[in-house]
Order: sequence, then structure tokens, then C-alpha cells
Amino acid sequence: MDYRNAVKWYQWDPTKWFIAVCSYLGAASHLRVFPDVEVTRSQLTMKLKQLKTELDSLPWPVASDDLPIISWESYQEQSKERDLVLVSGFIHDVNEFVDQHPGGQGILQAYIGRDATPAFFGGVYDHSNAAHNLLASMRVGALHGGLEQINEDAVPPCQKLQVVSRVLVSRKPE
Ligand code: HEM
Repeated sequence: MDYRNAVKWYQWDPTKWFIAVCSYLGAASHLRVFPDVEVTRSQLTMKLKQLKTELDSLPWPVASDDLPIISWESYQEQSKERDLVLVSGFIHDVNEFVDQHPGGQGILQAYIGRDATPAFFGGVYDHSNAAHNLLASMRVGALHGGLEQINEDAVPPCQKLQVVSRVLVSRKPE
């Protein structure tokens, strides 16, 4: 067992200090110290826990599995009623954003009911990380059939930050 409780010398732990003084005076021996790497690992684990609590308190884009699947035809129909834009296989409701689009209202409106993926990803303008996050927060559906291959850029930067609480082990025994 490690003789330390609080791991830093200045942390309040009179017993640790007492044992350390005894050891210095030769009245105690064989003191065990937990490896620093384990202490660092535990500290980082606690930091990750705090980070996860903080992240969980923020609103996140709806997970793709929880979105309704919408056919192309239905997307076309629904776009006549509300401002929907398709980017990377996800359908976004941009109704409240159209007026605020820094690139202009008209340019975004021109893509309602269409696939704006190439335009959004640099065809017209290469949007920032913040724009990708904002876009993801507007998801209302996933296009039936989606994309053949999920582009790495289609995962908004904010989602790459998410800390998993559990790691699923998917490797099969050999
Ligand atoms: C719902 C989809 C969209 C969102 C959430 C969005 C968001 C943004 C944001 C936040 C900016 C500010 C710069 C940045 O952070 O990158 C921006 C700029 C811009 N966007 Fe979009 N955008 C969308 C769709 C589009 C589309 C489809 C086009 C083109 C057809 C477009 C063209 C532009 C252009 C040209 C600018 C540059 C404005 C300038 O700095 O002069 N955007 N957009």
C-alpha cells in the first residue's frame, strides 16, 4: 500500500508527512510509492469524468440513429412547406437560420430542396468548424439511402469531442 494519501508533498496529509519524517530519521522503512504513471492516469480519468459531465450538460445534435429516415420524394414535398437543405445525407431545417446566414439569405435559399453537400464543403465556400457544428444542430432527418460512404468531414467537430462513457469491445475471440 502506498504510504501517501494526498500525492503531492504540499497536500494536507499529516500522516504522510509524519511517516516521511520518520523515514528521514530512520524510524520507518520500506515506504511504498504508487508509480507516477498510475497517479497521472487516475488524474486524467477524473478530468475526463468532469469533462463528460460538462459535455453531457450541453445540447448535442440528434444522433443519426434517432433521426427519422426521409425519402427523396418526401424531402422534396416537405421542402415546399419548410426550409429544408440536404448536406452529407442529413436533412436540415434552416428556417430560423436563413436570415442570419453570413453568406447571404439568397445563396442558402437557392439550395432548399436540393443537395448542398458540394457547395457547403468548398464547392462554393469551405465552411469553418463552427459552421459544421451549427449545421449539425439543425438536423431533422436522414435521407433514405444516405451516402454510399460517410465522409469524415460529415461528422461535426463537436461530435468528435464527445467522451464515451463505455467502450464497446467488438473484437471476436480468435
Ligand atoms: C445550413 C447550411 C449552412 C450553414 C449552417 C452555413 C453557415 C455559415 C456560416 C456560419 C458562415 C460564416 C463563415 C464560417 O463560419 O464558415 C457561412 C459563410 C458562408 N456560406 Fe454558409 N452555411 C450553410 C450553407 C451554405 C451554402 C449551401 C452555401 C453556398 C451555396 C453557403 C455559402 C456561404 C458563403 C459564400 C459564405 C461566406 C460569407 C463571407 O464570408 O463572405 N453556405 N455559412
